[in-house]
Amino acid sequence: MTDAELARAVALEAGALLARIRGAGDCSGKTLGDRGDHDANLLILDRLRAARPDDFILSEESVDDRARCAARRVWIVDPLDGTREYASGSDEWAVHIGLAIDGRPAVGAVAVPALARVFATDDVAATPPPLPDRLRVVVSRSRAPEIARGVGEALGATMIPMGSAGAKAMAVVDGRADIYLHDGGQYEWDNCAPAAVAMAAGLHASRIDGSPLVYNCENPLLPDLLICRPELAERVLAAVRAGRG
Ligand SMILES: Nc1ncnc2c1ncn2[C@@H]1O[C@H](COP(=O)(O)O)[C@@H](OP(=O)(O)O)[C@H]1O
Ligand SMILES: [Mg+2]
Repeated sequence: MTDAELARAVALEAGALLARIRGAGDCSGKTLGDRGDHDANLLILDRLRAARPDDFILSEESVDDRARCAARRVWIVDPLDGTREYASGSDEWAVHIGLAIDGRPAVGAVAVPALARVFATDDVAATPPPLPDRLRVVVSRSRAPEIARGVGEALGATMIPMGSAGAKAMAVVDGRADIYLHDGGQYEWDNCAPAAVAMAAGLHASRIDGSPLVYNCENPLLPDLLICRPELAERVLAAVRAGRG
């Protein structure tokens, strides 16, 4: 099994588990979110450790083993991205299974159960639909950054609020949006797999100052990112610079 096939299989299985847990209806709210985070994490760790015993894993839901910093290959996983939305009954959540190699988002899969789809680095088409007349920017539903509003205004774009970094990034991958911009806080697990898939699909993915996304850092804080159609990247980055003064 290749790394991408493994990422897809694990994302699919964890997404199905999370859907079953919620469907069972025996808990709700924070208890449901905590249970989903916990159980999906156990499943993912089990599958990755069995298939790749020599690799390190950085997970939102596990204690961070800093020995990973010296490793070339680190799986970076978010068992349930969009926990808030999952717990409230919304479909805006995803499972992220990323693999950073030498700090780059090399391989990954993002399961979006609402679309009954897993997007993986080995099967995303790099043939985007034509750009619409009015651009669409997806932003966090609960923490839309000020800079995204400014960029949206500068480009005359429509803003689309949505939960989950993976769900938003995959909206750009499959042409339902053109730009995903975030600022103000995220961690490597929130964007490693989404960035890997977006880049495999030929999209631009970077920090909002245009610098590369670097993973497996000692501090996993990675607070901002831009994923967009490549032909828009320069305009968006210029609008960010202008917005930041
Ligand atoms: N300002 C911030 N600080 C820390 N984490 C943030 C953040 N803004 C977004 N995130 C995280 O990024 C993910 C996507 O957020 P959003 O849905 O708002 O776009 C969520 O992950 P989790 O659901 O895994 O916690 C959320 O916690
Ligand atoms: Mg997350």
